[in-house]
Amino acid sequence: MTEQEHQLFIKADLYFDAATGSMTTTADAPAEAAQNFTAALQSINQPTSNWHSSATNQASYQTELGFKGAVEKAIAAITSEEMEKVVLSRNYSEKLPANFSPVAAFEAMLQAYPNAFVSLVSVPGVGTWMGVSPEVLVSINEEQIFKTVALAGTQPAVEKVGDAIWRQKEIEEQGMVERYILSCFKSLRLREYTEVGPRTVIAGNLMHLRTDFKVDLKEVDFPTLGTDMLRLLHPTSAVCGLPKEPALQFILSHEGYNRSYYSGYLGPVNSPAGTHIFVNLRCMQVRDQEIILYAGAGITGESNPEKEWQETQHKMQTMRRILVNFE
Ligand SMILES: C=C(O[C@H]1C=CC=C(C(=O)O)[C@@H]1O)C(=O)O
Repeated sequence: MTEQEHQLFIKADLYFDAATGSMTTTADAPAEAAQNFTAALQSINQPTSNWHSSATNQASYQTELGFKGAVEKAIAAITSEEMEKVVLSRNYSEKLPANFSPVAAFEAMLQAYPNAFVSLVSVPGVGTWMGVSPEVLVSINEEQIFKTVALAGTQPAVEKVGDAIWRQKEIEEQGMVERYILSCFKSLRLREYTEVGPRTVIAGNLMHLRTDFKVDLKEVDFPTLGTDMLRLLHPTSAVCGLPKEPALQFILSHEGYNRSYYSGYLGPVNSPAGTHIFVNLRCMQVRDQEIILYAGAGITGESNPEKEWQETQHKMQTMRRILVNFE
């Protein structure tokens, strides 16, 4: 992330619920906001040029050789006990399809990935990002149930999740994420939580191992739990590593490109449906002439550079499946 890519808080002066079709506006919302929004919703095939592009002209890229080289170095660092796990990522640029429409792509994402957090964010001077995240970072619903997950381990989806077989490497990788969440609860002296899993979950074309953690805030008096956990969890061991600090330093020195908003977090805060913050995974950046896809893979001592490369290819398929609609 560079200085231009700072944290953004977008005020919901216009709130539209697609399920019910209801729209609410704040008292200070510009008069024409609702009208413009409705018009934009209808012009589904608007060209991309109407969408915001990043102020940073030069995107940086990671090559196959660069990625695999970084994985080799990570395995060596893990073997010499400098850290237990690190998540290395890369990006890939594709030509923007001529007929690409962010709104049509958003609709295609909703259809294709009904269980994911589907997002389209376009901000002046910042750019346009789209994604289908499977990873809840922090969520508090209308019933005051706090949720977070330990998500890790990846393989192509099989027809029946019950048939999934996981290797020791993935089980350990996910166990590390789980242990980290438990250590966060411990540091907050929180003992009243439920933990279910790990279970196999489907995320588009992939499967992961996931443990769900819940805290009932009606029973536990902990008004700052959401903000405390956000501070402790980000960047999670599903996108950074363990221990956090050496993994982060390793990423900064060896990853070789700028993650920008990939692996950050996004989602509604204090909305009528609560707060639902997700990790920005399985995402892409829409630029004037190109689409940049992003994906990472958790590296442990058991990793193999070729397999980790393949894993990032599979993760990029999530967004590529949407892009083929425009080719
Ligand atoms: C870092 C990514 O996925 C994370 C989430 C689930 C499984 C992961 C894994 O198996 O490595 C990653 O930790 C990504 O999609 O770019």
